[in-house]
Amino acid sequence: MRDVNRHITVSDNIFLEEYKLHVRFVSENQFRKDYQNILRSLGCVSESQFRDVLGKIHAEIERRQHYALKSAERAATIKEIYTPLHQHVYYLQESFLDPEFLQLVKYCTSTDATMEGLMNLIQTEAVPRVFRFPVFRKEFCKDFIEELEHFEQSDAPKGRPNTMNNYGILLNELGFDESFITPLREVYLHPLTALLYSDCGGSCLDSHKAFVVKYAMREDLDLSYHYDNAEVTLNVSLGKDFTEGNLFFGDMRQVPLSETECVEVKHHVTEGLLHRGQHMHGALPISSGTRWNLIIWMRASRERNKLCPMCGKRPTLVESDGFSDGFTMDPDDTSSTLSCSLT
Ligand SMILES: O=C(O)CCC(=O)C(=O)O
Ligand SMILES: [Fe+2]
Repeated sequence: MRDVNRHITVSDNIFLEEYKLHVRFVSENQFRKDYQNILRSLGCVSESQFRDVLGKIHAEIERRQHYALKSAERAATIKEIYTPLHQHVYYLQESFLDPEFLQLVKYCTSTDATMEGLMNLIQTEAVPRVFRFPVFRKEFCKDFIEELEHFEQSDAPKGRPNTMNNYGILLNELGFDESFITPLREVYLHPLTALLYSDCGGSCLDSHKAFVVKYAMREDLDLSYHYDNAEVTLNVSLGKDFTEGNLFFGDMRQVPLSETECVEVKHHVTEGLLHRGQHMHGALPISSGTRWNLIIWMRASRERNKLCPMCGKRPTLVESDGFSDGFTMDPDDTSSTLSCSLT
């Protein structure tokens, strides 16, 4: 894996679960000025409730500061103590993929492929630029979930995908990156995203963060409205059995919520929804069963080097291992940021 770099965004986009609010923290003064009134209107009225919020923010900032080291430690421990149930699911094979998806990829890699041509083959949704297509075969979804459940029940350490999910698994820590997610992104997804999202990094994706999210009756039920730390996101419904729990989409991040009308999009097992990371969305509550989804936040360093999608500013980078947050310090990248040709 090549070295990439991390933009310090430790104080941006912190999610306050009780108030369903994303906040930015620079100092207590700034925070009071920016959020005290909003928090009050959401029920955070006493000074002790406010102190509790500050405590949670500080804990989250600390977690982020130590994240890379802790994650590497967890990955090493998992490798040492965890024995997979289904070894084969860690290595992507074409037989895992739905034939309809393979047809789409085949079309996209043909010399005369165009966005219009692809749009004729792919299902479009009521929401602009959200696409739905089958990704995996049923048998693979079943084996994959069994593997995830086996891991969940093991003593191995578990890192959570992000502040919004209390359940779920980071796939890089479990060993899925090199042999599964990277080839899935490079060989199969990139041809589609290059045609569909060339204006927002889809033709130069070069890293990802992949994880599974889990919703169950006594665990998390839904996911608040948010944008992803990604240029393009693939969200595949893996199963098991559940009712409700559709996705909903609003507008792009820049559009105020008051001007946004959210639209529900169906999500069936084995199917993937492809969307822009900055397209705001959330997941409605399930009403029964267990829902597992594979989420791949795909990143294009050429896009994010110019403007960090989380804080909306030009990033300041520090060195880091692995894919990290998907930025690069390579001067070639900055000099070619203006042109990102189709590959
Ligand atoms: O639960 C879902 O399907 C949505 C997950 C999601 O949007 C995310 O993790 O970024
Ligand atoms: Fe998301």
